[in-house]
Amino acid sequence: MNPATPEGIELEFIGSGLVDGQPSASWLLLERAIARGFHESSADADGRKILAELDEQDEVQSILAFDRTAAAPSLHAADPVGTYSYFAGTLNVGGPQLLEVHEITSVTVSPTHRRRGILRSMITTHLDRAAADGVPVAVLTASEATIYGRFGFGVAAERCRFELKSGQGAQFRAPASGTVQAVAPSAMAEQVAQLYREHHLATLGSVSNNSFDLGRATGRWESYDNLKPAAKLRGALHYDANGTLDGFITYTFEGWKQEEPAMSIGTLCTVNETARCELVAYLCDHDLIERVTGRGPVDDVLPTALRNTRDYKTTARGDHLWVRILDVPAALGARSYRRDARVVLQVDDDLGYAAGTWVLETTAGVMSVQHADEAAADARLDARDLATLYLGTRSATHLAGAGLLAEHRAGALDDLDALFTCPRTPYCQADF
Ligand SMILES: CC(=O)SCCNC(=O)CCNC(=O)[C@H](O)C(C)(C)COP(=O)(O)OP(=O)(O)OC[C@H]1O[C@@H](n2cnc3c(N)ncnc32)[C@H](O)[C@@H]1OP(=O)(O)O
Repeated sequence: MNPATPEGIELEFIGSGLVDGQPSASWLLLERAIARGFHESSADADGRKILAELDEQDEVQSILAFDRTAAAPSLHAADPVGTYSYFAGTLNVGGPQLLEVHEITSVTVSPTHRRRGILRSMITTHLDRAAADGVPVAVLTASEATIYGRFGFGVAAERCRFELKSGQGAQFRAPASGTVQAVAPSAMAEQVAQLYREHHLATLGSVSNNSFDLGRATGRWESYDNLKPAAKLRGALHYDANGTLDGFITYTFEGWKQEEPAMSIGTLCTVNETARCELVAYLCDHDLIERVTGRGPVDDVLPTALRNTRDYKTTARGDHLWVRILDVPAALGARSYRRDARVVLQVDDDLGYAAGTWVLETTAGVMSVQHADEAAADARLDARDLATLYLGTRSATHLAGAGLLAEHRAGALDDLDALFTCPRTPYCQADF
């Protein structure tokens, strides 16, 4: 399953960012290689300390790939030619419990060493270990949509960028029911942490936030490539009609040079849709502001909630969360189902983890999954498409229409749709 590491390449595992409170020598090599891999410059000494401490808090594990044949003056005589990191988190799969996952990040291979199988070697090494350790699912966000499907990852949540016309203030149909408080981001750390947790518990497709996100939402730093305080960031909290905290927003004024003065949403994290609409309405109600921009789910309630639905415009839409099922019974058994059905599903998986014929049987919304290679399959699909079916991102009928799911028993598509379709599409607001 795990191919040999390319000749001359050695994989080294590092498990800690700090030694005696300072970034370790291996971690400094990792940071430099990641920065180079994404065409950025390395952080300064203060920034490196912050990043190493954050990695330590999140217990980030990393793989460094070294080319043992490289010699000076090649920078790869010392620096790795590949990097790959992951840490433990949770995914909301719409079940009673959050599912333990590995979040994969910071994957880079040097341009001098690309397309020699170094990524393949790092990712299969990690996935083999994760599967052996009983981790049911791995997740990532991808720089390009063509890389990870071959490793069995499928799109499980998309995300939109939107723009809202706000010239005459908020034009929402429902009257406001809660209240908004303006709060300096630096003063809302406790509320941000609470709302991240509650949003995660309430939102299908949500992945737990890493430590970096808390600092970004509270203005401690602006971004990975600017670790200075975000001086222009503003914040607000939302309380429902009973005075219960149910959302926060951070935002920045884009400046007077814009033709239409705009507010740009940094983070919008709420426990319900009312808070989402009312925090956006709060930004629209700022005098002199013509536009509000932000990110949201593909089935955002905002255009539905507006008096003029055309005031909302999607400016971009694309894949965001990619899921890799490593353990079919554990992954499928973790979510709840709205209907009961029995379907025998054949899954093809080049890497083997999800491969086989599985009997899916749901009783009172709880699914049991049995491996039964002798059973006749009702339908057949690839592991990457199972990941897209898993949280209802696409229906079985939709996947079949795209030629990605074969129905072998009449009615199997209807059964799969009844099982997997969800009332809302999954949404992941976290970046990692
Ligand atoms: C989760 C994240 O961190 S996403 C960020 C990913 N990193 C980046 O985008 C930074 C810039 N790019 C890179 O560093 C590298 O090009 C990587 C990491 C994307 C690929 O690393 P490589 O070592 O070249 O990949 P490797 O040689 O193992 O290729 C494995 C397979 O993926 C394919 N592949 C690799 N990169 C790409 C790509 N950008 N687009 C399409 N296919 C790709 C290869 O063709 C190969 O396919 P095959 O095995 O079916 O023949």
